[in-house]
Amino acid sequence: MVNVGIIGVGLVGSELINQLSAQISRRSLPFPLKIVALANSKVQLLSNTNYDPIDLDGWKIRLMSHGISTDLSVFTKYLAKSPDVAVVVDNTSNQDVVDFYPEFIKAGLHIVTPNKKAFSGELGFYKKIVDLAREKNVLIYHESTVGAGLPVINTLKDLVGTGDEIVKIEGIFSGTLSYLFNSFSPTEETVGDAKTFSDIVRIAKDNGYTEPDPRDDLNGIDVARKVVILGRLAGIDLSLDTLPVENMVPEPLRAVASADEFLTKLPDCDDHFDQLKKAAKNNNKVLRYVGVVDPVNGKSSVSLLSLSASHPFASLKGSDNIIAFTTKRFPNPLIIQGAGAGAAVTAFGIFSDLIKIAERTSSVGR
Ligand SMILES: NC(=O)C1=CN([C@@H]2O[C@H](COP(=O)(O)OP(=O)(O)OC[C@H]3O[C@@H](n4cnc5c(N)ncnc54)[C@H](OP(=O)(O)O)[C@@H]3O)[C@@H](O)[C@H]2O)C=CC1
Ligand SMILES: N[C@@H](CC=O)C(=O)O
Ligand code: NA
Repeated sequence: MVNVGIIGVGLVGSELINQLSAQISRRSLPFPLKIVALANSKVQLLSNTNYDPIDLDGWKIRLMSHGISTDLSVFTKYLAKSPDVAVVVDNTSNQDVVDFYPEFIKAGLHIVTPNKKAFSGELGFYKKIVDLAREKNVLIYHESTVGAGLPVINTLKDLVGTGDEIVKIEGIFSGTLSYLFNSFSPTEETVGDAKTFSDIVRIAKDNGYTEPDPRDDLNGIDVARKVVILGRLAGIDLSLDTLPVENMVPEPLRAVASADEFLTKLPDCDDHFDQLKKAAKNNNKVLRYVGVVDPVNGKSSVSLLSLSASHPFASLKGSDNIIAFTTKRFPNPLIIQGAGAGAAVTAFGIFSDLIKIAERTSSVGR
């Protein structure tokens, strides 16, 4: 049995609870898991000392009405006393929660997360948690940090772990930016179908692809984080401070206070994006936002490129990601492609990480 404590029950966290709950009620879980703790930024709900599962019918109301103030020390101590394997799932994008990872690890709690900050933030912190986890025999799985549930991290770890040499990893790593440019700058445009850039950003937000503030997608930082994560797993010490990143948030909107104000003012900048699109179109090209991990030449980067319609990255659909691994064993790249954003596929990646932990700890216990 694995006891799960979930921190962050927003878009992705709620979907994870729905997916877990559905599999539990169908009795279809390949390994037994139960949720024994829930938290958002204000309140947390811990089960009893028997670690009985929290009743997932009406969990939102129960969290709000029976929850106590969120305190990650209390949350950690509770899970650490669990007689079974315990996992913390961090479904936030919050740095304070990330700063707590060393405490989770020291308490013997495994970690699963779609939160990119621990793996793309300060290099010293990243190395510290990797070393600490190794020392304490704790598993940290974060498949959904790149390409949502697509098996990107797992594939890269397997390539590196079996001694393959990474020559280059390149791709479209943002569901939001994939959707924006596939829609705004398509390979074939039907007259009358064209939408403004700002309209498309709103649709991406409504579809749950964007970060809580879409500027965190448009400024390239979200893709940069993914490039840093993959680079570090491939053995190069990339850092957000030094990676060249093209920021697409128009200059006048970088400092506006809120995401709502940004979305209200974005239509003023539609002309700017129209110009970029026209320039590409005049050369028979389309716009695509591409991330590159380049361990061989040291030229990793994140930028908006004009690509010909025949380029494999030009013909993606919807919010799909594409990730191409060129390695010594795969000189013709190994390609992973599919939906790379949205609550369902992100929660799928988290859920599958939880199952891996349940599987890998099932015979050894804690
Ligand atoms: N959407 C997608 O397609 C993808 C998302 N991700 C990642 O998934 C994560 C979650 O995204 P999403 O669900 O959209 O985010 P939301 O903003 O919808 O939810 C965030 C949740 O975290 C809680 N939270 C924030 N700070 C704290 C804190 N200090 N302590 C406890 N709880 C806290 C919030 O609580 P409250 O409501 O009280 O503020 C809320 O429940 C992010 O890291 C995102 O980058 C990764 C891949 C794809
Ligand atoms: N906002 C991100 C969500 C996943 O990481 C994206 O659009 O890819
Ligand atoms: Na993934």
